[in-house]
Amino acid sequence: MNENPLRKLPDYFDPWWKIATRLPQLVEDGTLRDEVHKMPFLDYRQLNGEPEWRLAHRVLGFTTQCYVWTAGEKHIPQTLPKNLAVPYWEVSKLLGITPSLCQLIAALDNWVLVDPEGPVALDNLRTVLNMVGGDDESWFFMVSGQIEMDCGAALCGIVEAQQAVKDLDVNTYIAALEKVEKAVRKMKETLSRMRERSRPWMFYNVLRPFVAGWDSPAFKAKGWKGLIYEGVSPEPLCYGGGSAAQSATLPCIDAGLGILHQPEEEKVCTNFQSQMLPLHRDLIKALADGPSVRHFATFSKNSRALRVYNACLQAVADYRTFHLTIVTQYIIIPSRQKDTDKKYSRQAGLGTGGTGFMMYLKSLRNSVVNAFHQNDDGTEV
Ligand code: HEM
Repeated sequence: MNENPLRKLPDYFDPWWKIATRLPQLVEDGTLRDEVHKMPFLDYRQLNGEPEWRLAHRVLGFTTQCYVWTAGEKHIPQTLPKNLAVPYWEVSKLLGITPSLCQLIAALDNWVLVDPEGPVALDNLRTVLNMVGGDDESWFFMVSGQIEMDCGAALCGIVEAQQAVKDLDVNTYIAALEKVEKAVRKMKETLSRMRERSRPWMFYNVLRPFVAGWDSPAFKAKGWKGLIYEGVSPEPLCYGGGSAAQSATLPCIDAGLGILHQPEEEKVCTNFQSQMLPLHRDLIKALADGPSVRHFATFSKNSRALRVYNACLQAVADYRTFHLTIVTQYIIIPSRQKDTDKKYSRQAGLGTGGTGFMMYLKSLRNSVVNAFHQNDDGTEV
């Protein structure tokens, strides 16, 4: 989570802000596209530094998603008007990410405390900008945010474990990996809270269609290769939608624990990284290039070290297995229900990031299971 996200753009950008903060209402009454067409062409160069670029990306990103999907998949536009497209493109370039919804800017920056005196914790967080509005949307993004916070302890543990490998310090290695295991277990516990306030039907039928990208079947059905960003490129540009797969959390844990995926899945993961902030991409790479925590589990010839390394793998496998359960409850089951909103039916079989997701997610989980070390005599630890 961004500890101190900017809450407001300078007054000059009020025309953007006034639309972005009313998106659910404008979508509901069908006036959003008219409002966007009336919006002045603002000079993005009036934005000053990364906090303002990030907030601008969020404002323009949420507005773009709603602009595209507001009238259902049959009525998507071929072109994003230049008063949205050009600043979105330019700000994205400044940030080093794509001009498309990046769930982690949406989730990591998009929070405010319910009780300003209370803690920065899931029960006291709500979203600032919303696409469709309501508690279901807010809870969905804030659960992602809390998982990011939970993951912080795992990342510290991995860095400490890498240092311990360098120092050949087995006790510190064990203590560090115990932290990693505990943090990943906490991430799973938080993910299980998704069901408290974000309902599968609402997610599938109401929120999910709005986070889809231009690689969605709705674009393919029209024979379009993407969305034309007016004033940027005459050719359509194709970007995936928002997905928590753009989170650096699990890629960092995989990299730190030395978990390798199949080439096909690795390609998809790398693609998701283009929608991460460059600093997050750098962190994944630094952890992958660091001292090998995986190798040390056997090299140290210490059964406790081996056990704790395997316990971390077990926690990651359990997390991914549970995530698959959530995906089944929130996408697979609602996609089979009769009352599913046909306005957006084409997106049923795909992840919002556009992947054929069940095979992909199962393969990622299986790579963790296959990474388990055994004792020297081949027995399970
Ligand atoms: C209703 C809840 C959720 C659903 C339906 C869901 C669905 C999906 C889908 C379909 C994918 C495949 C990639 C794509 O095409 O988008 C995915 C990947 C992923 N999701 Fe979720 N997700 C949910 C919640 C979360 C949350 C709260 C997190 C935590 C930040 C998360 C983390 C991930 C990660 C890291 C991946 C990449 C695959 C991996 O490393 O295992 N998801 N999710």
